[in-house]
Amino acid sequence: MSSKPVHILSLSDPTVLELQRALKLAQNTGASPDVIKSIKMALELVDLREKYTDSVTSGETEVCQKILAETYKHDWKRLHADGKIKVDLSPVMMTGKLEGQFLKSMVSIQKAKRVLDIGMFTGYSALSMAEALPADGELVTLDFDKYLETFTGSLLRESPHAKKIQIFIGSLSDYMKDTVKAGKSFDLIFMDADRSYYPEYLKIIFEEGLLAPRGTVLMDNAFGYGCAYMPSVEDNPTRKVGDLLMADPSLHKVVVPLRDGVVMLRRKADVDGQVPQ
Ligand SMILES: C[S@@+](CC[C@H](N)C(=O)[O-])C[C@H]1O[C@@H](n2cnc3c(N)ncnc32)[C@H](O)[C@@H]1O
Repeated sequence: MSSKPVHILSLSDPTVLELQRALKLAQNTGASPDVIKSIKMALELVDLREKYTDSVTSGETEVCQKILAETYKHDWKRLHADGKIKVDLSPVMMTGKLEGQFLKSMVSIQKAKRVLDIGMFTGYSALSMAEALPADGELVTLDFDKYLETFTGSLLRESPHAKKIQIFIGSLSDYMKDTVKAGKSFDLIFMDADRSYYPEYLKIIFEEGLLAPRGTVLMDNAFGYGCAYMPSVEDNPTRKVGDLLMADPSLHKVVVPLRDGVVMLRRKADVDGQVPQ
């Protein structure tokens, strides 16, 4: 057995889950061997695409690998049952290698000097982005769980990039409002926390100026594991955020179908090109 944790999100993609259900149905109802073979092939193609994506994508640093491994080893269920952590945290919440490398590229393309990471958990996204910052760059990572301050803090301190990282534990909206009041802003903001607060955060980011001029926002879980587009799912925070974005003509938006989807947001004026005179 491999000692590397499996960190593949498409295992919880509703399309994959439906294919797995179709396979069981086909096997239990005596479907033709060709039908069963075809469903198995569809599932294998998903697996092969994952493996191909992983093998071409650049590798993560040793400290990022350690964060992944330690997070999988930790007994989060017990900590939650004992009331030591506020929400039911799980290792699948980590961005992981593919998304981590994407975030790292985005920090570099943006030439960001100040980055905000909303939703720290065990620091995988925070460190991936900090690794691309210049030596005088700064990344602030936010969470509300006091337990994570010590656990994540000690993991992050193993990286030579730790000097660029500041951990803030407390109310996220208070932190954001206070930062705006202090006249500070961020070049890149990654949102990966409770989506029900995103409308409030987006207001502070775009209307109150937490995002620097020409800055970029990346928002994780655009698909909400299918909640964004499945007709059978009732109203939910993911869809509310999608509706809010669709109705806003001041923003340029792209849904990048990477893992559970990442929305890239920029001010529309920043992406509008000019016509030669
Ligand atoms: C999906 S995880 C973040 C994963 C992280 N970006 C990574 O790459 O590992 C979401 C985090 O947001 C935090 N969180 C959830 N709701 C929150 C809230 N209302 N205020 C602050 N933090 C919250 C949780 O404690 C959790 O650590």
